[in-house]
Amino acid sequence: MEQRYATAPDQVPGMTTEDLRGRYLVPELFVDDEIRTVYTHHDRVVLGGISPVSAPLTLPGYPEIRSEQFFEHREAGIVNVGGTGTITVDGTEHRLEHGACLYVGRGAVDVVLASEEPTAEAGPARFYLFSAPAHTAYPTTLVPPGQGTVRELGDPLTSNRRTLNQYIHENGVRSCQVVMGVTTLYPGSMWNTMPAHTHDRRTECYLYFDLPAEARVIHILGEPTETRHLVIGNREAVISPSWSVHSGVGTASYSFVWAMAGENQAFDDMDGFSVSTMR
Ligand SMILES: O=C(O)C(=O)C[C@H](O)C(=O)CO
Ligand SMILES: [Zn+2]
Repeated sequence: MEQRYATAPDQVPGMTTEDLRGRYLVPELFVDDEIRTVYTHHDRVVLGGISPVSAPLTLPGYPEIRSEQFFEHREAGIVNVGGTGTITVDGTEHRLEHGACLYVGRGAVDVVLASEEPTAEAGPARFYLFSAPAHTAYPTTLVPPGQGTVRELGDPLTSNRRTLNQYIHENGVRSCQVVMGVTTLYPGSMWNTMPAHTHDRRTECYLYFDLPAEARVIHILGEPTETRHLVIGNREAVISPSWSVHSGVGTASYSFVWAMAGENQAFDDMDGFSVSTMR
């Protein structure tokens, strides 16, 4: 499990492109027949990419989280950003199509992830995991793609028309900390999360997916008055500390998994600011 230590906003102005990418970008999460994990000390979130191809993969415990089973004192949301697959939690199989989300509660012991026969179009399953410490056990629950609480946002005239699906949240599938969903841009709309915001109470991570291979998202980070950018490819994740803007514009339309953990779960508890004040 890769370790990423927490950073403060005053470190950002002195960082090179390489420093910024090393701290906040999570590339190469999905490698055939591997489980890759990254532990960010921002709100103690673990990000994972689980890519079963030739055989199912069992999520192990890790010394870095001091537990024999991954879910001993943690919970997670898992979104499938690849072809259809299954996640079997303590003997119960859940089938996840592209874009579906499974909440796995604290106390799950045996978690096995597998791909169905991959199609040429969708390829094998690619499971993206976002996990945070959990104080109690909520039931493991599947949300099919496009379900949950749906919000239509933005306008084609400002190139930010998008559908936001809240999967794990206060008024939906319950959790201790994790708030998670998927946002999909309409064709021709490229901007996500604009007007932008921060939320000092929570760390948020985005995983961009369904982005054409040659396309990129220019993702804005840093404090609103001292921003920098990362150029992000398909199925790459970005860590946004609580003080950081998280917004981006694509060179093509795309979807992204957004997920948060921290002090509260109030989705609308955001600190907004006018774009004209950004630097
Ligand atoms: O399209 C959006 O706007 C989002 O998806 C915003 C994220 O959900 C977010 O940043 C929540 O805090
Ligand atoms: Zn946010």
